[in-house]
Amino acid sequence: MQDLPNPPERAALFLDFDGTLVEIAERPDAIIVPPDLPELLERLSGRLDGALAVISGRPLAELDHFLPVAIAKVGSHGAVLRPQPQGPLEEPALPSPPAAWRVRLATLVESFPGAFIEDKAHGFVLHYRQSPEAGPVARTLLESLVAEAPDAFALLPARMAWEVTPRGVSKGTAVTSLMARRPFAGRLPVFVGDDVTDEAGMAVARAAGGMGLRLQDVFGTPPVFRDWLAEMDRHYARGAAA
Ligand SMILES: O=P(O)(O)OC[C@H]1O[C@H](O[C@H]2O[C@H](CO)[C@@H](O)[C@H](O)[C@H]2O)[C@H](O)[C@@H](O)[C@@H]1O
Repeated sequence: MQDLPNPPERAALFLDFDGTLVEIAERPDAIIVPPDLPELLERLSGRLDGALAVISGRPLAELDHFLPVAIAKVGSHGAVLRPQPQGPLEEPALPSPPAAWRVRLATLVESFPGAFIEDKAHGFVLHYRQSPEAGPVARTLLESLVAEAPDAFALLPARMAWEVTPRGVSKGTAVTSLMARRPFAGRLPVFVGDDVTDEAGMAVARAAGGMGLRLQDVFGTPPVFRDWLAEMDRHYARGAAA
């Protein structure tokens, strides 16, 4: 692991959720959110004048459920943005995969107890954490389906999951969109994530002169990362008091 970076001054923080802020669990609904995490994020957001956003593959409603605090949030890998905590949703026009694709996947899933489909507004996820043998079979099917409309959809590898998403949005496009406006503009973007789907966000942050930090390389585990955020909160508080 690398040394932990110093909390940057005038940062804009972009934080992945699953596997970064919270530990991975057996099922999406089984995660444990530390009781003090939502308030820590809200406090830190305040210290950064609002320049903190959680950017997740999860639907925005789930982020609101797990993190019921007034911070900027982006859901569904950049397909739904709420840049201001109390502001309107921004949803770029995106296609949804043909219904027949999901039917084909549902038929496959019947042969793999423990595997299940998670539906999203513009796609779906095949989770195989509890049925690892479903992974390669589902990949073959989903690759063939996405190949029918390669300009419209992509197949994303996630942690023990395959996700069909519309092309044109990503965590990278979300960072670009937020960095173009207040309160993010003019700050140093810092993106922290653990997954392949986070790499687009990290790349945009690095290209803008900021940091793209892979959790496993820099912090090791979500608890260490959360401690770093808490230290950043104390650091900014000391600065405000000085
Ligand atoms: O972008 P993220 O915030 O990292 O979200 C990525 C996906 O996370 C969820 O699935 C993953 O986490 C689950 C809970 O730990 C785990 O059971 C699953 O195996 C992981 O793939 C979520 O269900 C997806 O919708 C997100 O896209």
